[in-house]
Amino acid sequence: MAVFTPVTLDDLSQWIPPFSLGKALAIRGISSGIENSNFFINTERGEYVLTVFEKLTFEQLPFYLELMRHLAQRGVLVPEPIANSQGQIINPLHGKPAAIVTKLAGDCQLAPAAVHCAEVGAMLAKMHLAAQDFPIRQPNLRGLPWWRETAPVVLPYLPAEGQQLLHDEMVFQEAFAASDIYRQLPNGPVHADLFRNNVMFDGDQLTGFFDFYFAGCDTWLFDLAVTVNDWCIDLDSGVLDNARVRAMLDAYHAVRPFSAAEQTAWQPMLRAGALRFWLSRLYDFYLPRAAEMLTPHDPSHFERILRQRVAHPAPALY
Ligand SMILES: Nc1ncnc2c1ncn2[C@@H]1O[C@H](COP(=O)(O)OP(=O)(O)O)[C@@H](O)[C@H]1O
Ligand SMILES: N[C@@H](CCOP(=O)(O)O)C(=O)O
Repeated sequence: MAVFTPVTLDDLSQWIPPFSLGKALAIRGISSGIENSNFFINTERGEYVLTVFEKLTFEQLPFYLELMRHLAQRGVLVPEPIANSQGQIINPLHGKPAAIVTKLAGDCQLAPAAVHCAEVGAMLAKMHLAAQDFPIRQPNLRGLPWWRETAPVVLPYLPAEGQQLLHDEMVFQEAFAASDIYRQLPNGPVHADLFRNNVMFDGDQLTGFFDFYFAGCDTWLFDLAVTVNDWCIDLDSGVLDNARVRAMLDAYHAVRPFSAAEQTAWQPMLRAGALRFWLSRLYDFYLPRAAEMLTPHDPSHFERILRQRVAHPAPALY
């Protein structure tokens, strides 16, 4: 898995001239993608990543790709889309939207230590600040309105104790979202899926965030909660590792200090971050889309994380 739309060196050679990247020298499919067809390409100017988008449309893509361009231009480490001679970054290839972005060096860090969590926390804060003046607005499409739609759809598939947890958490999150504290939380464009497999490291040095295709406008704290729930846990139990949590929070706070409202909202937000991925994993598990090409992620992982966050307070923000 998975190159869904094959692109040959000949195809690329004919398509690439308007990008001023010189001649195409080589193209290699990337097997680990699950949504799009991704390729490493070599040109006379260096190595890049070509993505042919399999589901996202020409209308939907500008939010994500323009956000990446906006962030890259402000020094946030993300792949930078390459424009053609007309300034366009989204162009048709084999009838589908496609884009070339810069290649991030290194690999994913799937067993992070505190030092990696600190790098992620600092870059996340930098990203939130840099995205503040991004002019395109799109809500987080996996936010509360989507939870409201999805919870009743997956509920019948759950055993009684799972149904109880999902019901109770939806009630809790509705009240949280309607609270004064929630209204005071700073918000803007967020990544919303900053898991270990969406960040590159060269040794201990972060080289970039990628896979922005769940990005949208939401609270900055939600983004941090999603990130902590993946980077700072023991993967088997979902239990937080306080050293990694502290490293990520302190590094974030040093760049963009937390507010008092965020401190109050932190525990409920960690639950919200767990609920969001429990729901999407339940949906993908019990209602796989026709011709779905991937093995669904295990929903019980996020049920465990949610139970952990309900039962045990996490370290305070600051
Ligand atoms: N800009 C980039 N720089 C370096 N590697 C990348 C870049 N974009 C994608 N990749 C590689 O391609 C793989 C698949 O990308 P991903 O965005 O996760 O695909 P999909 O959206 O299809 O799931 C990543 O795990 C990573 O190894
Ligand atoms: N991070 C999500 C799934 C989103 O897929 P991605 O591989 O594109 O990040 C999860 O773990 O449920």
